[in-house]
Amino acid sequence: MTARVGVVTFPGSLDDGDAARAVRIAGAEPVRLWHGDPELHGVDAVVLPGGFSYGDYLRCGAIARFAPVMETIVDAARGGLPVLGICNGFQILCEAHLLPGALTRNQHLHFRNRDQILRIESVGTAWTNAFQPGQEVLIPVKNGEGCYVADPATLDQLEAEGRVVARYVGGNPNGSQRDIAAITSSAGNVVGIMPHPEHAVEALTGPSLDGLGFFTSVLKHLVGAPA
Ligand SMILES: NC(=O)CC[C@H](N)C(=O)O
Repeated sequence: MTARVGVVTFPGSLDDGDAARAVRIAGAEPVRLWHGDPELHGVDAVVLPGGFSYGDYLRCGAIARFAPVMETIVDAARGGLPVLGICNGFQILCEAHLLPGALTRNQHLHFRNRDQILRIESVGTAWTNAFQPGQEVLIPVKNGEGCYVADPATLDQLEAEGRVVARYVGGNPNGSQRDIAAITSSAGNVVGIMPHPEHAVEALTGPSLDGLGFFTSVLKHLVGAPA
């Protein structure tokens, strides 16, 4: 059976179309989910896409976190549903407390848009099992508030538990502590990543095809997961 991967659209989402396209290229069926509808329509996994949900008012992701769909996603994620938050999606996951820490204004206070090398540090997650440990990938980064911060004890815990999923290599684009580009929940089903794997899935538009691994990983994970 083809896996069904939900992609949420909030008011101000920008990359929901690309995320749905990446899901399809990876071999799954994208299912569009709407922020105001708490129903997950039986999806096997969820992507929270990049963009400017609710205009980034208050703080990026601070309003989206209260959307009706998020109540269901938070419960389902605690029950093991694979959830990938990309950029604004990562911000929403932190605001929803599914992931620790926060994304703050880039240290240099500029919006940064460039292709970025990442090192995959943890392949034990639902979204990175298709990579090799230490593999370097090239995917775009584009954010104004991508500076990952957490208190030292939380950072140490993330490192000790192998929950730093990816780090920036060849320059840190936003000042993130310990060069952190992606982290995971303790169960490994929820991943937040600041750069955009969905923009690196086809030769015509991306700097590489490296982003595809995130979307094929979840399919591999779902095959292994009990129904
Ligand atoms: N590309 C994005 O998702 C951007 C996220 C957020 N609006 C920021 O600027 O940081």
